[in-house]
Amino acid sequence: MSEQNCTHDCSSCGEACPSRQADPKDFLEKPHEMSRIKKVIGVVSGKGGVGKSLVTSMLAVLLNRRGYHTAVLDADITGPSIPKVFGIKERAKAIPAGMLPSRTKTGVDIMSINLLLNDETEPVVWRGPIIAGAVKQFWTDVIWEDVDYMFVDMPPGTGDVPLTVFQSIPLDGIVIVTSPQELVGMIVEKAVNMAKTMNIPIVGVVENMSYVECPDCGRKLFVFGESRLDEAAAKHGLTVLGRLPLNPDIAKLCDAGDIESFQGEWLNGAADAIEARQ
Ligand SMILES: Nc1ncnc2c1ncn2[C@@H]1O[C@H](COP(=O)(O)OP(=O)(O)OP(=O)(O)O)[C@@H](O)[C@H]1O
Repeated sequence: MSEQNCTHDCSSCGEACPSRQADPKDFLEKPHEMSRIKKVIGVVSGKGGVGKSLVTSMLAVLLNRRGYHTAVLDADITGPSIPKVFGIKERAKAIPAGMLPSRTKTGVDIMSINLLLNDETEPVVWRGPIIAGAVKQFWTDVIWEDVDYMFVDMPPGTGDVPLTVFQSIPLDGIVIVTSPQELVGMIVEKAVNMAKTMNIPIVGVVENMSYVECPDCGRKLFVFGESRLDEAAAKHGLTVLGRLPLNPDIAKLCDAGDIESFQGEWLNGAADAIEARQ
């Protein structure tokens, strides 16, 4: 087809013309040949520190409690907190065929840059392409055995690194994590646009640090003001999957590396929605 007659619908045309748009799926990497992974859910946030790793960990724990073999691929290379909240200290192992994830007390498989560094306090000061390369290797070089649900703790934001991760790993859905201090409308919109570009369905949104519950009377205090999440979710037709309180017991469990012991029903709706996806 000559450029003059171009319909700009590359899906029905095989020409390698200059205006041809790359299909985002063209960049997908193949997992290790010994890996078996059924579903991959990405957990994203607009910025760091909103509790993305916490939500990722809790979802992996909840689905694991429901009898599924779950895994966490920690793609947050510059702020890797997954091994810490699960209390994993020992290094990841390598065999001739590839790398093996570490297994937590209750059987969740984990791979994180912190399991490869000699000193976990060593900062990772790599540039974007190296970071994205490391994440790709967690997908291509790690042997993920019989995983029902893999949760990918994505690098925060919607910049170059998360975009590359989006393009390399075939995500079946994403969960967006927000907090009431953020410009929620903008964050949700950015994540929605990124997911649309990549053609990945959004499972829904989780709000972290939504409220504080008074330990005496149980009243919910909205310390950051009333949430604007419902409005933003409705605008984009998204489901609000759950709200997590700012809770000192949760913080203690994270610090003690014992997130697998958490009790609370806050994310059951999110786990239901993930389990219900075909
Ligand atoms: N709802 C909560 N209640 C109590 N503490 C919380 C809550 N959410 C997060 N925290 C605390 O904040 C810490 C940081 O959260 P987390 O690592 O999940 O954020 P993040 O968005 O993944 O950050 P980063 O992008 O920097 O990795 C947790 O280890 C935990 O101690």
